[in-house]
Amino acid sequence: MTDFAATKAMFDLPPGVLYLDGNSLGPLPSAAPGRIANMLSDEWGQMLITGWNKAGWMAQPMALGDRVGRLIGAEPGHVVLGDTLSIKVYQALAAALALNPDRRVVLSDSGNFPSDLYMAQGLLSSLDKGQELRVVAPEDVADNITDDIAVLMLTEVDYGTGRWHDMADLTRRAHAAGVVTVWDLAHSAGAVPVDLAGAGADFAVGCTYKYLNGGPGAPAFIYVAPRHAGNALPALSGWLGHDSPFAFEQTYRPGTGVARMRVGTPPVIQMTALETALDIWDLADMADVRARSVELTDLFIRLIESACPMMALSSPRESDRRGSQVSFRFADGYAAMQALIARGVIGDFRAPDVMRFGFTPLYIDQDDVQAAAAIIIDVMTNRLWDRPEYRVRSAVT
Ligand SMILES: Cc1ncc(COP(=O)(O)O)c(C=O)c1O
Ligand SMILES: Nc1c(O)cccc1C(=O)C[C@H](N)C(=O)O
Repeated sequence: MTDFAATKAMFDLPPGVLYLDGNSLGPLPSAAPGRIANMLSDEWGQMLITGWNKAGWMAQPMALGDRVGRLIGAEPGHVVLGDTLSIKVYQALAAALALNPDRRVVLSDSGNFPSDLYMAQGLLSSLDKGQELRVVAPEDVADNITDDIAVLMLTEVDYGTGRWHDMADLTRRAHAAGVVTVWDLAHSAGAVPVDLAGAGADFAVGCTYKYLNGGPGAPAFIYVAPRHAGNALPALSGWLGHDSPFAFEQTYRPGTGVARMRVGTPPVIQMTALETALDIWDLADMADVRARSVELTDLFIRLIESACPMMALSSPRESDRRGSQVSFRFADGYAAMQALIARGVIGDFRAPDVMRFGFTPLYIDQDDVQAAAAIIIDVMTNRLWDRPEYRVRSAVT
């Protein structure tokens, strides 16, 4: 049984803050500053370039990949870290398309994160083979898996609404129609149980700065199913994905398995931060995390809906169709969120009118949900958000 009081004590959260935005950026593991300071002085400072071997920096992307892999049901040795999620989306989609060269359509949904759609648009236009990105409503995906589709590219849990696709069912349908799948797990990894191997997923990607708590700019990850590992092409064929980077050959030869998806130098300081977060994840059982997440999100919905009729639930009400976030629509949602942040309840706002709250059992408990809901109810029922300073938009929301 996961000891959530113990995991909560392993994070540094500012006093007075109720943090409901770990679905966008996880908080600081208490061990991170010390571990990073040691890494800087003992490894970078003392070992200098020999740290790549002596401190194991070069092996970290695969080693940490396995630790992330445990949380997403990946086979050991089939996840590697590196780059940003947008880059990994590009690589996974390019590799998936190359496995289905006679088809022309990439199917996605309108709930996908824009960067995934942008990367697909950029990739398809550079390939210049008349390929098309077809975007349908999330609930219409299953009916649009037809035999002209090359790749089904979906974000498993919708960043805006928290709507949760059925990966096993859609993957089964995709394979029956000869379609290769790419799953973005940005809002799934550490949020919901994921079973990539069990679902038979082809490719998956995700980030480590949200529920996994690796810190701002933490590296992304990519999974390639074992059956594709020997023939998937990385598209971005950087030297660290080469079979023998230090042979400095003139011609690219892909490395073994998912290691070929590496591109360039890994972010070592950032991976050190991520290690401290994964130490906490090692104490957690994903089934316990899910059970607690459902309790927290159900409680939050009940409390808000009982007192705030002006806020319209835009997440699925049924917990088995929802990830670990709850979203409400409210026309003045931006100002309302600024007023909440000023009172220590940190969620976020997504245009045009979504107030989004993330629930992260490693450090959020029922008391936090009760306390946050009381503040939200006060702000909303007394219109405390209706002040000019709360309408001033920041660049990052
Ligand atoms: C589903 C999804 N895909 C892609 C991205 C883009 O990730 P990055 O900025 O790390 O490239 C994000 C978040 O920013 C996301 O939530
Ligand atoms: N990656 C982010 C960033 O660099 C700045 C601000 C926010 C983010 C995010 O991750 C946004 C996030 N993908 C979302 O679901 O909205």
